[in-house]
Amino acid sequence: VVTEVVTHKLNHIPIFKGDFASLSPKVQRFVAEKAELMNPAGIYICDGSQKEYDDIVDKLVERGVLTPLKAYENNYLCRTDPRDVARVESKTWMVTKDKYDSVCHTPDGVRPIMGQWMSEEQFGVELDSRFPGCMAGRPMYVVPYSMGPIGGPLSKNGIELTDSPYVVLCMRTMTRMGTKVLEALGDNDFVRCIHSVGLPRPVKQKVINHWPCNPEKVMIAHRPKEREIWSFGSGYGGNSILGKKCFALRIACNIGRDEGWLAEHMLIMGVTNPEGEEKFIAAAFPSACGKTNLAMLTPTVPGWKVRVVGDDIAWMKFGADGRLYAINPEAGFFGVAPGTSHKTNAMAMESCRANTIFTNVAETADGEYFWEGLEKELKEAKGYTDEQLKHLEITNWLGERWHIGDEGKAAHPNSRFTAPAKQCPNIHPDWEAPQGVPIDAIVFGGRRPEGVPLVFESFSWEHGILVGALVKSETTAAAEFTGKNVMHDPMAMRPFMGYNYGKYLEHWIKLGKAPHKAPKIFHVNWFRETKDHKFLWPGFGDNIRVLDWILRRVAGGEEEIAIETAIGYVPKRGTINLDGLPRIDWNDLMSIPKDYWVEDVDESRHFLDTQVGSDLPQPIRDELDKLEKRVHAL
Ligand SMILES: O=C(O)CSc1cccnc1C(=O)O
Ligand SMILES: [Mn+2]
Repeated sequence: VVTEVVTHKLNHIPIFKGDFASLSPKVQRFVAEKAELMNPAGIYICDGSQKEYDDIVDKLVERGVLTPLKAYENNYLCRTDPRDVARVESKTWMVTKDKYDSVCHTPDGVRPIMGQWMSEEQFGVELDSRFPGCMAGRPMYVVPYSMGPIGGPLSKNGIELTDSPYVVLCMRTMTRMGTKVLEALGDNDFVRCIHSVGLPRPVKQKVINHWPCNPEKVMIAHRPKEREIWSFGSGYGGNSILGKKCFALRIACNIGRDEGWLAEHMLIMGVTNPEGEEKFIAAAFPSACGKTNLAMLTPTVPGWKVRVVGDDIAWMKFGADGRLYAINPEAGFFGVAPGTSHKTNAMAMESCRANTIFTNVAETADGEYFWEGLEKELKEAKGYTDEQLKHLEITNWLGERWHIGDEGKAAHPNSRFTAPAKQCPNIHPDWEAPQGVPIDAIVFGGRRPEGVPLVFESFSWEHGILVGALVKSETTAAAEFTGKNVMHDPMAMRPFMGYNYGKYLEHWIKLGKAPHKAPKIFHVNWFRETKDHKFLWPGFGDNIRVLDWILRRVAGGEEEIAIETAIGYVPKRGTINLDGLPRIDWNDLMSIPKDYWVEDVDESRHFLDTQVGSDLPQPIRDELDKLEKRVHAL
């Protein structure tokens, strides 16, 4: 009966590629229902092959969507509509029956910063005003994908329907995509992802850069209970490559709560000491705080080795042995281009030598990618003089002629490379181990120009959860203003929270209880500054010195390398290897100023009271009270 009903719904929509009848009944019904709703020109069932990727690339080059970067093999440049260049948090919604399943009970007048709730009724109205007929004249690509190694015990399957071939290409790089996923899926359930650029044909408006989008009607809605994502109007990044932020964080953290595991905005890295002992770290930093750089770190201290498992998302579950195991659910890197160079992240650069799509970066006359931070590297590679460098012909992200030193940016600040993870020279051999790697330490961090020491260790799992909940980045306001601008980003999940944050903290508390062996939780701050705004710590490859201390604390038996303070255990002077570094002002780097911390704890209490409110679990409130007492006694 299913085949008959389903076939009936498809009778006017041709299959451009693939065998519809070979799809499982659940998949057939999903495809047929959405095709009926969105009325595409035809259905293209992706197989995930290299030939398919190449065919789509060739078509997009022909259409002018992609430009080959002729200095490399199989590297392409894509320029978007300048109105469609980043995640759109204001248009990102969690749709649940009960508002407080999605957001916390914040006091009246306080705008929640962790997620936005939309009622099911409102979602129905918004859906009806967008999706009917939205794919007219475009193919609907059926993208079956696995987050995590196909068939792995921690992996989950999704199917994205999209009218954007650019998204198909990116999903093939960022996930395991194609026929093998359908085979592993069978007739089981999957996360349903529907994406449209929101511009049915015939198009009535000018399309910029061959990048169809509908900025005025962007909506990225999640129905966590139904494991469904509806994205409309944007073709870019986290809005459209739905396996990433929408599935692997917002939907997955709901699945993790229901099934007893964690979906986190964390890197995963393996750190091997000179004695050959390897430990794994999962770390969460707010966006643009150097997660990718840390995950792919090139240590400056001889004998140390770092290998990356993932640079952005970790799915973590306690195993039968009580240890916490993590997989990187993604198969690629969607990294920020500006600021990435062989100096700051050689491994990322090497990952992008081929098979990579660069979005909104600049291009040199020689067909090379270019972005802010590559000036020195380009000059050295070409043997240019400063004068020659200044006259180098560059096309900026807007497609305009541009020269180094000109007004404006070469590359958009959120321009990205989409590169296969397997191309990273220091990818970990176990990066695709289905059961994951054992996590020995969880590290939180933020951009804290004052008052916060280089590293500290929490006293307990609950204290560590408070440390994570209080992750923030501060920007010291320009000289003429007093005070500072504090941006909270609890566990670095603020833009990606999939449900009530208080309930999320409860879930963390519960998972840390015996017989689970909760890893130690640390906080690092690479960004502390002197009074005249110079960094006190070199960072980058020298951060291995801090990881060394962290791993010695994890190994235990060296209690004398730490001293107990009001905020946690901090390194005793001389227990962090500073050999070879220019003079480090240890006191400034490690001090815990009372006045700063009294104010900071006060501000943190205000944040938790207003943003989590009555949903804040008592054990975390207790930790805050204890912290407050300790800093007042400083
Ligand atoms: O603007 C976008 O859609 C990309 S945001 C992003 C991409 C890769 C990794 N992390 C992020 C983020 O904002 O955390
Ligand atoms: Mn991220």
